[in-house]
Amino acid sequence: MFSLVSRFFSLPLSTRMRIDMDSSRHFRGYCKFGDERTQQKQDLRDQVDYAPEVEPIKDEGPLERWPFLNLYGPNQFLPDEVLDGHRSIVLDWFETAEEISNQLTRAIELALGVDEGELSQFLTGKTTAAEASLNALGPLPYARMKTIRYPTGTTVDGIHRHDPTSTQGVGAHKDSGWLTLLAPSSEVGGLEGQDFAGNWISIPHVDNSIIVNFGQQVEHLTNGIVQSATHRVVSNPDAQKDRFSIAFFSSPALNTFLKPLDSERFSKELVDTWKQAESKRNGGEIISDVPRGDLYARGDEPFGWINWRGLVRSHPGVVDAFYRHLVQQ
Ligand SMILES: O=C(O)CCC(=O)C(=O)O
Ligand SMILES: [Fe+2]
Repeated sequence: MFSLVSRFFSLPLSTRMRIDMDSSRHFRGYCKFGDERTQQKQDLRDQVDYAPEVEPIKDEGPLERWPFLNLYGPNQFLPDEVLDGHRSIVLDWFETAEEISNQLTRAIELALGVDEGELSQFLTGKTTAAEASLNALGPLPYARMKTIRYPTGTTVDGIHRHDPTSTQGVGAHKDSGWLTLLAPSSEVGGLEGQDFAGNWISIPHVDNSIIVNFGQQVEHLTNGIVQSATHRVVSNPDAQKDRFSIAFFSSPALNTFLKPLDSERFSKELVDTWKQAESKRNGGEIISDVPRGDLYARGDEPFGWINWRGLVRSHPGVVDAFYRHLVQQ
């Protein structure tokens, strides 16, 4: 996988642009350097986005009522003659990561002491609390994955950094989905997490391991007893080598309505440990550069809207090409 990622980013920009995200109505493909922002500031990275390789939904009625159904569809891959194994290696990683995320979700259920399936129903989309017109389409599981490069140099692919002194690989954020499985390349550090006192800590690299982040929906459904990690990547323009990473983001299914679990039922042992830790913290408060509940799902709308709004905000080029009518509405 890492060989594939570095082979992709060493292709000429014009070849990478053959899978430009702006030509995918399903928000898949390559997003060139400097186009993305976090907290109103340019992120210094370029990346390829993937999601489940499925047939697009074609029924006009549901698509009009629920535009987020456009997130279903095919990925963009380069042909094997150009980038050998692109499709097969990525889809294989995606499938394995999905399986790991399911197993970790079961582990969280066990730790909380809730019934089997109480959390995983939101991933599979096989829940009873769904809207009838969405139910008719069946469960709509979803996930996303990115392969990312944090390049060195103040000019990348002929594109200048807005601020040559900036080190914002990706700005402080909490992932918006369920679990994130992150595999950074070994040579270059830069990933940092924020502890509950607000200090930034460098996350050390351990070979052949993955880093697991809890997304905001885990925090939401567990009433904050499982906290989503505030993190960022610091990218140094003077570094000797580009940094690469592979991030898989599991997500609640598009058709689900997320309602926090009843914390009265959580394991007493876990709640006691949490309370002890809280009392040791200054005033019990958690300090984070990201506002609490920033991207929590709402109980009165299907989760697909959360994914849709995030992608629409991040990728104006896709909106311009396919969804101008929706934005004008
Ligand atoms: O590249 C990394 O190590 C982290 C990426 C990340 O946090 C994200 O894309 O959400
Ligand atoms: Fe992240």
